[in-house]
Amino acid sequence: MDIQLVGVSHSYGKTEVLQGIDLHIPSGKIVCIVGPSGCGKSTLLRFMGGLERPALGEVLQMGEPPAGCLNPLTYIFQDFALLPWRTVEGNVSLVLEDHGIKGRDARAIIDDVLARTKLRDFARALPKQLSGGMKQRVAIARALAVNPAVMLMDEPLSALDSQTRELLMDDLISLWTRTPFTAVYVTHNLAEAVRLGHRIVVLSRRPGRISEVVHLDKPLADRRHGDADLDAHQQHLWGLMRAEAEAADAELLNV
Ligand SMILES: Nc1ncnc2c1ncn2[C@@H]1O[C@H](COP(=O)(O)OP(=O)(O)OP(=O)(O)O)[C@@H](O)[C@H]1O
Repeated sequence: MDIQLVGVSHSYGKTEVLQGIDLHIPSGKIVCIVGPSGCGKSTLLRFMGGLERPALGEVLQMGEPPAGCLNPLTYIFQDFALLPWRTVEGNVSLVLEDHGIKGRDARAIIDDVLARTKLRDFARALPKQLSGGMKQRVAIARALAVNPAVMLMDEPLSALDSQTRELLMDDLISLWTRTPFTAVYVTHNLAEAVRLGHRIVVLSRRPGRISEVVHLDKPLADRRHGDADLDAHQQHLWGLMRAEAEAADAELLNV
């Protein structure tokens, strides 16, 4: 299933947040959204997930969700959003219980997603026993359990230290390489965007408009930390964002 945004604009009261966004999220690709603080990245994600509707324009879902999809649009947040009193498998099974899936059917899905996220040995652990990186892997396992059409990821690695971020990026790349998924991935971190994005959408400062969409053809599995071509893309993105970020900071001083 693809998502298409057509002429999306939005204001909160007098604050104009997004302006004239036309954007295609193709099935099987990871689309990163970058831009200065407050430019409307999370708002755009909420529109795609149907949590809010834009004042102007349309968010279209095109095509069918994959077979066995329980929840077409599934979020992954920075703060993991796990239930602390439920084990790893208990957190994953919750989303299946919501859809009436129990017993052997639930077991098969839980085993599959815990194996894919390398959590099989931690199935009975509670969130408080896990590192931040493992907690986010549980959140990813929980998202995969509903076989979503599109994963909506809002700064999923921002709460983690830099080594853990690297490891989780490798995990996301190997997950995608084995079974391509569709994701919209909001991040402040340009290094993450060039490692994970097939397309990188650069938003201007508020009201967010699309300044450029960068296409990266290099296969995800061939991308490594420190690759010269990725560094060049990162420099290009920073060039686009720098003036906008400085202007956004200056505007904050005047609020
Ligand atoms: N529900 C709301 N009511 C009023 N204003 C809002 C609401 N949600 C967001 N905003 C404002 O809209 C603007 C865009 O917010 P949003 O969170 O989408 O930006 P962002 O690019 O994700 O920011 P950041 O990078 O800092 O996370 C901000 O000025 C924010 O204060």
